[in-house]
Amino acid sequence: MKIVKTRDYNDMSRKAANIISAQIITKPDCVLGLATGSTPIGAYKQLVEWYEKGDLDFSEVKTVNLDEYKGLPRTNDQSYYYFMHENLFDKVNINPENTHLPDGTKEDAKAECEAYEALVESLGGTDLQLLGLGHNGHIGFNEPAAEFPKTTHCVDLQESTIEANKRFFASADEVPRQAYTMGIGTIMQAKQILVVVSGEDKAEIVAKAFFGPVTPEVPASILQLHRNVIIVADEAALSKVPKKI
Ligand SMILES: O=P(O)(O)OC[C@H]1O[C@](O)(CO)[C@@H](O)[C@@H]1O
Repeated sequence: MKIVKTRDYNDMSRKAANIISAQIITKPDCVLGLATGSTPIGAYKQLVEWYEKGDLDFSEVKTVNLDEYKGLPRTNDQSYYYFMHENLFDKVNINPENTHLPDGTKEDAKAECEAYEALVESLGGTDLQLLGLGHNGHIGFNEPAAEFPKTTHCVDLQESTIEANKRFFASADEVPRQAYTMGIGTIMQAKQILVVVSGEDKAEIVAKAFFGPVTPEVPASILQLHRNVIIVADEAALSKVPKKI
């Protein structure tokens, strides 16, 4: 596990974008695993800037997103489909046919999750998986649980996640109660994993997830067992780790 300490959110975003760019430059037809949430927005913005300057080419890049709310149509501005188009896909020369997210409108959870898992596999796996970190240690929508879920599945969102995400909706009642998410096993198969974390409110979970015991009660703790993980975190997010970085 490599930890890169940055001054602040902007510094974190640029450094994360540098790592993603290096992946695209060295393997133009790479498979990027992408994440939503507020943390990666700055990195996407930076990638768009470099694309506009002619430094990046997305024409052969393929993407698979981690998760999607169940029940939200893609036209809903809180769907992760909408988020990805708004923050990245519509602003670069990516082929829309090469971008993939679970389809939250599919009612048959088992069929949709199996199809998504098969799709990730058919692309040959993920080269670089970008991850944000939830306050309860979730990655994707893998919530704290008794065991690590292996493959793409349908989850019931925890109250704390609904609470954290209600800021994006008119009220907590409108936050969907379920989501489709890659499993921990799907995520762990990525060749490289890049975690972005910012802010003092994440300091406690950063210390727990990356320096505490590996346990499904803190889903991100499994990343300690991956061979190629880079955590790009700002000083505030690293303020409670038990050693000097
Ligand atoms: O970056 P944020 O907004 O703190 O979110 C952290 C995590 O929570 C989620 O938004 C889901 O609640 C994930 O998509 C994200 O990785």
